[in-house]
Parts: sequence; C-alpha cells; structure tokens
Amino acid sequence: MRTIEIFDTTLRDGEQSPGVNLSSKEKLEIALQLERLGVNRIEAGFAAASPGDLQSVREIAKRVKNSTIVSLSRARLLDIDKAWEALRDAESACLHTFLATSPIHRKYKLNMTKEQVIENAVAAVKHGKKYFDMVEFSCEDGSRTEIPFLIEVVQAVVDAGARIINIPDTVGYTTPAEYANIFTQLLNNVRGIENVKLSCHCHDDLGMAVANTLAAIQAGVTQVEGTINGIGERAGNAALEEVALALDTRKDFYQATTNLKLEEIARTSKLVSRLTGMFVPGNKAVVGANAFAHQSGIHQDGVLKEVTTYEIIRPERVGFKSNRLVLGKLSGRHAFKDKLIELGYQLSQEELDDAFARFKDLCDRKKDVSDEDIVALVDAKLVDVPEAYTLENVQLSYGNNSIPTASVRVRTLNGEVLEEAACGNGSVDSIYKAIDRVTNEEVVLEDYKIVSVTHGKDALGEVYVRLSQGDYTVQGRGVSTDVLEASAKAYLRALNKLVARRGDAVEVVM
Ligand SMILES: CC(=O)SCCNC(=O)CCNC(=O)[C@H](O)C(C)(C)COP(=O)(O)OP(=O)(O)OC[C@H]1O[C@@H](n2cnc3c(N)ncnc32)[C@H](O)[C@@H]1OP(=O)(O)O
Ligand SMILES: CC(C)C(=O)C(=O)O
Repeated sequence: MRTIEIFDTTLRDGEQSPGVNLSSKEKLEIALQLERLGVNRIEAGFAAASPGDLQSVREIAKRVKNSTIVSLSRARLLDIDKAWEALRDAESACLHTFLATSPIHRKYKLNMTKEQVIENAVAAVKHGKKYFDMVEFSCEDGSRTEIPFLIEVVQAVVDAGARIINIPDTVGYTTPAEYANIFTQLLNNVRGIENVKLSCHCHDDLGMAVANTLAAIQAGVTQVEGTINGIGERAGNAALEEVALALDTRKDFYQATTNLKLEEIARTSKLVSRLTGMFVPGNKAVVGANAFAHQSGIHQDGVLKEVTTYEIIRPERVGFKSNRLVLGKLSGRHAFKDKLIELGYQLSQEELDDAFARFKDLCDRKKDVSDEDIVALVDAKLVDVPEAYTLENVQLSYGNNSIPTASVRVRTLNGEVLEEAACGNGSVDSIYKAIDRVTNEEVVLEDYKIVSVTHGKDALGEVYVRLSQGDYTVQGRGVSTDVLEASAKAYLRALNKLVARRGDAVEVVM
C-alpha cells in the first residue's frame, strides 16, 4: 500500500476564490486545524504578495509544528527572498516556486522563449536551494505544455536540486487518461525522477479535478495538492476530502492511503466554510449536509435493514455524528415507524397505518415535516387532551418605547373565566407571563419555534413550544394567521397536556 502525501493549499489557492479574504488570525486558525487533520504540507500563502501575507505565513510557520509550511513564489529572486524571510523560523519549511511552461503562457503572458523559461526556472530553484533544503518546482499550465518540452524543463529543475516536481492542470483542461500519461512520460524519461516526489495539482473547470487527481495517483504521483471543500481560483481545486475518501473507500482498487485523520474532516470543512464564507452545497460529496441523508422510502428501508445497502462511507468515519433519514412525501412505513420509535411511540399496526396516512397527507401540504409535526400528528389521535384552559382572548399593548403588556382571558373546564395581565421583555414573553399567572403554573420554556406553514403575507404562522415542569416535558403547537395568537395557543396546548399528564385536574384518555 502506497502512502500519498497531502499538500493543502486552502490558504493560498483556496484564498484565490473570488470574495475570500482571510485575516491572519483566521488563517492561523485554519492552519492549526489542518495540522490536526494531519496534512503533510500547508501552503500558507504567497509571501511576496503583500506584507500582510508575509506576516501571516511567518506566524503560521512559528506556530505549526507537525506539518511543513510552504510559501509560493514566482521564479524571481526577490519573491524567493521574501519566502525565506517568512519561513526562516519554521520547524520544517518548503519553497514552492513556479513558472508557466505552456506555449500560450510563454507567448502571451511571460513573453519568454523556451530557453528563457528553462533558464529562469533553473535560476529560481538554485536560488531557493541557498535557503531551503526542500524546493518544489511547478510547471504552471503543465497539462497544456508540449510533453518533450515538459520533460526538458523537469530534467533541468531536477538537476538543479528541486525535490518535488508538480505538474498542475492550471485551467482544469486535462482528462484523466491524458493527465496520467504526462506522469508516465516523466517517470520514463527524466533521469533521477525516482529521487524526487512527483505531485499533481488539479482545477475543476470541467468538473474533473478529483478524477484527474486519482488518475495521477494511479500513474505514480506521491503528492496530491488540493483544498478543503474544493475552494480555489475560478471553479476551485480538487477537494482533498474527496480524494482522501476515494482512497480510503477504494483501497482495494487504488492500493494507496493517506495519513489524514479522516474523523477531523467534518470539523475542518465546517471551519473553512465558516471563515471563508463559502457555503458547502448540500449535495457536495463527503461533507455536504445531504451526503449522509436518505430521503426516499426504498433507500430508507434498505438503510434500516443494512446500512451498507446505500452507504459506502459511514458518517462517523469523517467526523459526522450519524446519518439522517429525512421524512417526507417519498418516505415509507419502515422509516416512519423508526422515527416514531425514536420519538418514544409504540403503535399497533392499525394506529401506525392511520398515522402514516395522515403523515402522507401532511407531507403534501407542508415542505418540511419536523419531529414536532409528527408528535402533534400522533398525539392528536392518541392523546385526547381535555382543555383544562381554553383561550378566550389575548390582548397586547406594544410600543417601541414602552414595556409590552399582555392581558389574557381563559375559560376553565368547569366554565370559570379567569383574566390576568403581565409585563414582559417582549410581546411573547408578556403573553406567557400572563398565562402563567392566570393558570397559576410554574414552567420552564425549553424551546420556542416559529415557522410559516403557508407562503405570502397572510401566511399561517405555526408555533411550537416545549415546556418542562419537574419530570414532565410537554410540547404544544398553535396555528393562526397571527403569530402572537399562535404563540398563546401553543403555550396553552402544552399546559393542557401538562395538567393531563399530572392527572391532577382531569383523567387522561389514552
Ligand atoms: C496559477 C496560480 O495560481 S499562480 C498564483 C497566483 N496568485 C497570485 O497572483 C496572488 C499573489 N499575486 C500578487 O500579489 C501580485 O500578482 C504580485 C505581487 C505577485 C505581482 O504583482 P505585480 O508586480 O504588480 O505584477 P502583476 O501581478 O500585475 O503581473 C505579474 C507579473 O509577473 C510575471 N510572472 C507571472 N508568473 C511568473 C512566474 N512564475 N515567475 C516570474 N514571473 C512571473 C508576469 O509575466 C508579470 O510580469 P510583467 O510585469 O513583467 O508583465
Ligand atoms: C502555482 C501553481 C501550482 C498553481 O496554483 C496552478 O498552476 O494552478
């Protein structure tokens, strides 16, 4: 089994994502997490880009001990001097210098002949070797470079002392077979190539960054460059978590592994997403919110019977707590029953069939069916809660410069009408305080959720509350076009359940 080394460039190529601008503190936080993840090399930035970049590379180099810290630099002596200035205190440092080799870049961008490209590349590597033991040279746009010329350049920089040779697919243009062939050609034609690490660096313009990376591994590279969540210039880079999981899941095929602590992947992905502001799409492989969620009945049934029917990666493997069965209109009885058991119900077949029919009906009307919906749906049938208190009226006085005051009138089971008023920190708080007074109950509001059932300005507001009192926890739901009325109804509904549960006022009919 080969071990593939991981070169993370989230802080350099990842920061080249339009709109991303990380502070030094944020970069350090990500670098420390990358170290925990176990990446071999962290490209911390481009020291010559700005004094701020130099400073943050220097800071990371001082703090990170278990990963090699890398700075990118053009094939220019002054850039390389800056990289050394940033990295001189690192426990382990590497210079990454690059020069484009393709005909398009030579002609239009660099205005250099082939000879000048080789001359500058060699000069950069030799200058870098004065400071660094480890120098990586990248043939920018290598995948669009004539292969014989690529061999010439690589031979020259290997002879000059480069220890890592990277052939980037800078514009995400290559295909897996074509990219693999480049490495095969280098392995067959460059003298001394066996003494250097061969590296790949893929962009995702055609959606093939991970496939190309895996093809390069098959062809013999020993280092993979990429970013967390696949962020990076334009369409981004190869997503390292995807590469690592492909190797881990298909060890049988690739016969290669990494030293990453895979269970740190979820945490790293969330951190990078939060600090860069680049949200991870739900359907993103390995780290998307839906990567371990099952929505349809046939899949849910399969997963409940044997998880490997539809899951090739266990969520725990990458640091997620568990998979999710998402209940909705495509779910079947098996998943519904499983959810009811999780919520503490044990229904007869007849009750289950009845609840399932009502659940399907609800799914047709409501996009997201929550656990609270299911509890309400089942309770409505199973628990006939007597109305110890019925809401007769709720009135609120509210002004942006005054304390909200609510008055509440309720009718008890024996027909008595009670009324109380209270002030609160907000409208809902004042209503709940007035209800506490009028019912003489002391409860803790554990949860309050408000959702709109329908759309538009006249949408129905739905409020869920969870109350506790000693050992009892109850939920209540209230619906109205007015969210304050829905809030009052939900609270009273929960209180009625509490009274029924305690059994002190009325008999509970189950
Ligand atoms: C494929 C990649 O992702 S490469 C990395 C890309 N990342 C970045 O560019 C981020 C950091 N860059 C920067 O801050 C700036 O571009 C700097 C500081 C490096 C340079 O800024 P400036 O001196 O103003 O030059 P500018 O960026 O406009 O142009 C690039 C110059 O470098 C040259 N150049 C480009 N790549 C290289 C290279 N690898 N080696 C030597 N020269 C290069 C260009 O030909 C151009 O030269 P010219 O001014 O003689 O025409
Ligand atoms: C500097 C190199 C490695 C690069 O980022 C690219 O070619 O995409």
